[in-house]
Amino acid sequence: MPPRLAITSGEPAGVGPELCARLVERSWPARLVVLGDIDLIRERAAQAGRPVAVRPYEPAGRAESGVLEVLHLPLAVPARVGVPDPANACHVLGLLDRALAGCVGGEFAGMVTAPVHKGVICDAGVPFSGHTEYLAERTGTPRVVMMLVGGGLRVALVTTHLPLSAVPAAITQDAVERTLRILHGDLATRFGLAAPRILVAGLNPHAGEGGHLGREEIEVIAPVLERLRAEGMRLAGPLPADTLFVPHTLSQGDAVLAMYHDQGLPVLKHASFGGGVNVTLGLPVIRTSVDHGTAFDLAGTGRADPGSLYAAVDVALAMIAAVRNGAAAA
Ligand SMILES: NC(=O)C1=CN([C@@H]2O[C@H](COP(=O)(O)OP(=O)(O)OC[C@H]3O[C@@H](n4cnc5c(N)ncnc54)[C@H](O)[C@@H]3O)[C@@H](O)[C@H]2O)C=CC1
Ligand SMILES: NCC(=O)COP(=O)(O)O
Repeated sequence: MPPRLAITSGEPAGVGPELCARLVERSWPARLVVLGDIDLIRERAAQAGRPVAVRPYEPAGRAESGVLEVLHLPLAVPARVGVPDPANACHVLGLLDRALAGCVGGEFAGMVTAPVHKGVICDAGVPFSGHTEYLAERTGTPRVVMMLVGGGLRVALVTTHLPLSAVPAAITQDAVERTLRILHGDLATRFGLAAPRILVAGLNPHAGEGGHLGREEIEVIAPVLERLRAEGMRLAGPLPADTLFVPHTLSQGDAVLAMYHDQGLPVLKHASFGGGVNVTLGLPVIRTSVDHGTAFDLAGTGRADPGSLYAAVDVALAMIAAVRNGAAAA
């Protein structure tokens, strides 16, 4: 039975709806169900110069080649291209809630998210720092891990959407250890890597230069690595972040663990923009996402690249297959 995936169309003023419409341009070994306003998706596809046949999702129905299945969740107010409206924040969050409920209930094998605008949701009075944190909270998951995949790299983060000034205090032994356990576990169960090798970055320049440029490596990161190595995990580090990303070092790991957002993601996006994928590890459901934002400057023009959305679907399907293979082997 091909898996059924929920694809949330994201911020209605952005590029998400038209990129979702472009999923019909490829054939997939899966049934893809786009969650969004069916009229908006039809209109945006036409406006972007790629009109598409759309039909309402019927759970008992079957996928039809060249026809987009849309689980219709209406906008709260009409959406203007490139101009976000906080009044539609409840629509955007409703897409996530419906997809998540479908994943938890078994209707969907996983969810793929098109971009949302964090600021507009906050403007609506809902504190929101990202899908990652939102889905963790909605599923009661105390810790999840953001990992980006692309350009031949996998880069996971100990901290995500924090001001830089708050990062050092968030790099605790508990945070590093729990992140590594989730990363190691999900690389094994959801990426089919039985004994993953993880390259762990330091926090400070030159990984602290022996304590002369900061002590987090000595006092926080290294003791955790020692403990987990004793359990059999294959961990290298703490490594200076500037030289960690040279090809020779990268070739010795299956994934990198960076301490904060802008330590790891600029490298990955440079290597993969347009084809990168954001994965949330540690959730009870499979969730992948595009690596780009709402791109208001491109919305409605037809110039937005669907490559990252396609890659997000591919990665979700590979994760589903790895889980099924693991379950079959057990
Ligand atoms: N998965 C998600 O929901 C994500 C959401 N965001 C949110 O998006 C909003 C806007 O963020 P920005 O920093 O402006 O980043 P952005 O990714 O929206 O735009 C940055 C640049 O990349 C271009 N771009 C983005 N997507 C593209 C595509 N598919 N094809 C071709 N070019 C593309 C844009 O035109 C712009 O020049 C913010 O609220 C941010 O938090 C950002 C990243 C991921
Ligand atoms: N930098 C990644 C990003 O902003 C997307 O975060 P999320 O919405 O997937 O949590």
